[in-house]
Amino acid sequence: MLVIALDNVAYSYGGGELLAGVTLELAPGSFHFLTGPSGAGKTTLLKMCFGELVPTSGRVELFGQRLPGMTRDALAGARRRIGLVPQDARFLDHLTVAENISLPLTVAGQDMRAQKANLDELLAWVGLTHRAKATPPELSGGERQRAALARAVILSPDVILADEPTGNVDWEMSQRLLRLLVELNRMGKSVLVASHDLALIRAAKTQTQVRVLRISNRRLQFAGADL
Ligand SMILES: Nc1ncnc2c1ncn2[C@@H]1O[C@H](COP(=O)(O)OP(=O)(O)OP(=O)(O)O)[C@@H](O)[C@H]1O
Repeated sequence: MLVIALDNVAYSYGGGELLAGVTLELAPGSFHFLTGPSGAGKTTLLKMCFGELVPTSGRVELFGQRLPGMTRDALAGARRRIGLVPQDARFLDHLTVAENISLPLTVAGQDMRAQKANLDELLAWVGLTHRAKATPPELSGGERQRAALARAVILSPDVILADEPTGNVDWEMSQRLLRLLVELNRMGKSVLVASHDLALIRAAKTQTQVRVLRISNRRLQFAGADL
């Protein structure tokens, strides 16, 4: 079964059509990059994959369930299986980094002891153990991105949708983030990364099997092997 499927989807914010005839099939364990010029609709497409935006026409299925038509509970359940790393991740500045990352666990009702075990492991994995008690405004750009990734995966989702996860960080940090995404993919998770960083995509290709999609003239197509 596909984890996320878009079939002949179009999207318009009210002006002209932004996306048209978009078909996307994310299989379990797949790794896709989504590229295209600024304003092409990458964020919009990711939001449709998260069920946050409903297409103007066409069909979206999350874990085999058609949207719209899903109950509010079913949509919430599907979203719990999707880890979203937004372009400009927001945090609650009055909470610590650790508290921000574990917030999804608190909301899901997990008790504190179980939370701590999960959290410690995750903080170490993203290299933020020493920043656990800092507040978000004290973090560097790369630390924020890693905190956002940690928060997105704390409920152990089946899919990771990451919107420009390496924007505003240096090459070394972007490589570190890429390694984390590749690791998640090796754990069997489907990964979809929107990025216009072609060097990053090339680096990813040397580490794992990735498919590169490009939005061009409103359409989604596979990018050529030259990329
Ligand atoms: N809520 C909105 N209302 C109206 N127009 C919007 C809205 N959100 C995005 N747009 C417009 O839709 C177009 C696509 O935006 P989107 O953020 O999906 O592109 P993108 O490919 O992710 O761009 P970037 O690479 O710059 O982040 C842009 O022209 C944007 O201004």
